[in-house]
Amino acid sequence: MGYSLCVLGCGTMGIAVLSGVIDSLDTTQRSLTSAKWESHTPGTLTPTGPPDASIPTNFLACVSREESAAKLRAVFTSLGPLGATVEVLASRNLEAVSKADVVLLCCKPQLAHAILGEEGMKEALEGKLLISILAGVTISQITAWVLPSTKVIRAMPNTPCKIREGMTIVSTLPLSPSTEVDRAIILKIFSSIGRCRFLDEKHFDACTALSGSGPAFACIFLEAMADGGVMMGLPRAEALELASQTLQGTARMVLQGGSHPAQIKDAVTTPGGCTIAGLLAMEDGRVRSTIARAIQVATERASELGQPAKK
Ligand SMILES: NC(=O)C1=CN([C@@H]2O[C@H](COP(=O)(O)OP(=O)(O)OC[C@H]3O[C@@H](n4cnc5c(N)ncnc54)[C@H](OP(=O)(O)O)[C@@H]3O)[C@@H](O)[C@H]2O)C=CC1
Ligand SMILES: O=C(O)[C@@H]1CCC=N1
Repeated sequence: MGYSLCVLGCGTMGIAVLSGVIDSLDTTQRSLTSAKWESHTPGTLTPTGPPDASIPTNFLACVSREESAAKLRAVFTSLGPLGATVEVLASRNLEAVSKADVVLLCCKPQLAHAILGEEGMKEALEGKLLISILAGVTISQITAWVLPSTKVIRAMPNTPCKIREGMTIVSTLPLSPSTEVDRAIILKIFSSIGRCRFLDEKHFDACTALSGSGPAFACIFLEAMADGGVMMGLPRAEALELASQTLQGTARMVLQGGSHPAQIKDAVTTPGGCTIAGLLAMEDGRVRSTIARAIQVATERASELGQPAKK
């Protein structure tokens, strides 16, 4: 039998992670047809083959408002049979956490203290794995809000998790009797929705800025490239396609081909050609330091997010 996964605060990121996980399980289910999964009642899939304890089989999603819950039900139902099994609850955090084995904390950083401080929540979380994706809220802060038996881990995913192209950093796991089980659960969740890497918690603010906020920064570059194409007469849709596929292809050359970005740049740059003309224009605009400083400033801001607001 698998386990119950509860997303506490299921907004943009909760949806991205949960829909990616459900999509990955659905793919497994499709590829194994009825060997591993069997449909008992419409919309309910139950594992029947050899049990894998690291696979989530029940899903709970918590929000505060009924209006958000209704939208969420529509989102998950549209994902197909497994999506339809997500139990969406509004203002019933305690009930959901009590039913769960693993809790993914995805609320706003400023709300974590109040949500975890609800009467009975500490007990509901006793002995469970609590994975926080909150920017700027440290493990020691969260640990102080729960019982010692609750295992607190940090993860920093990003929105491409939704299409299983995410990048997630997970804080190095402390040694405990359940370390290997916890590692398997964490890897099953985040490796199924993209790349996953363990790093010391001291790097989390930088990771938050680089890969957590990164999709927003990448989109500025992407939009600007497309705008340039439109300026030169390309239709908007084609300009966007050219820019997106070019960025994706180049990133894949680095990730899969192992090329250094400078090598790829140099290979494109014909002496006296148009690429060097464009590159010099970018350097005139201090594009490298502007982008690097954006990561620096975002890192500094991330470190403030878990702190109480200044009066
Ligand atoms: N957005 C991103 O790309 C990334 C975000 N993060 C982190 O993820 C977290 C969430 O960000 P994001 O998804 O953008 O935020 P959203 O505002 O989209 O989602 C927050 C969710 O929390 C719910 N919520 C609010 N109050 C409660 C409550 N009392 N109990 C239960 N649920 C509640 C909201 O529901 P309702 O609508 O009903 O109020 C909403 O669904 C943040 O901590 C952020 O730092 C990390 C990596 C990337
Ligand atoms: O902007 C934010 O604070 C969150 C954290 C990383 C991405 N979004």
